[in-house]
Amino acid sequence: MDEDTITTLKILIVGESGVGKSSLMLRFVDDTFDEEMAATIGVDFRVTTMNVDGNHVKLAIWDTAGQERFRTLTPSYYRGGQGIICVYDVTSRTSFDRLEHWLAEIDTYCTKSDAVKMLIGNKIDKPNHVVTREEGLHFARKHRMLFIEASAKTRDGVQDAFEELIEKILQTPGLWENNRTGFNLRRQMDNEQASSYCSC
Ligand SMILES: Nc1nc2c(ncn2[C@@H]2O[C@H](COP(=O)(O)OP(=O)(O)OP(=O)(O)O)[C@@H](O)[C@H]2O)c(=O)[nH]1
Repeated sequence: MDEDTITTLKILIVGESGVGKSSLMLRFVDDTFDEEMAATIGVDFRVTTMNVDGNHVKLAIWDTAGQERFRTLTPSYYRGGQGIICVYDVTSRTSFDRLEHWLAEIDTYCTKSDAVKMLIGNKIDKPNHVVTREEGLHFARKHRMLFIEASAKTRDGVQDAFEELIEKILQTPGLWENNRTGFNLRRQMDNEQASSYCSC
């Protein structure tokens, strides 16, 4: 780890298929957007760094598949995760209704009880919102989550979402201070990749 990198954080993105999880990650990491993004199979993974108050924080962002049939190794996605981003699509009531399911999965598999959770209502650039901002906010408050509306397409809210999440994690020292030497990302990925791809 670089000398001025204070920690490596594992961030997970979960939510229904098609809500824009991969798009949010790619907008944040590469500042790109693809109108025809392919569905994620298993898990996709990016590493980036962020500057927080003059300190470098390395982020390992795990973008998980929304489709059940592509979620082969659910427990290992969550292992050691310090931040969890739960995404719904503001134009899809179903994606909002399924949030309870995602929270139940987080509760079951997350190994850090004080992991910071953030709710993102994505695709606010689209017309015909069926989930209001107030509903999103209410859900987030009820479940002690940070909340932001965003658009991976227009960039709205994306940087702010990641910054707020990372700041909150860093304000919870028990979550990351034992992690100063970082976990062995390469070894963990090699283990996951050995069996995370669908052979059908
Ligand atoms: N208009 C608009 N479209 C978006 C936005 N974010 C994602 N999309 C589109 O929505 C579709 C699905 O996006 P993905 O990022 O693949 O969704 P996902 O949640 O990763 O889907 P899975 O990999 O199946 O879990 C793609 O066609 C994207 O271009 C957004 O903010 N606005």
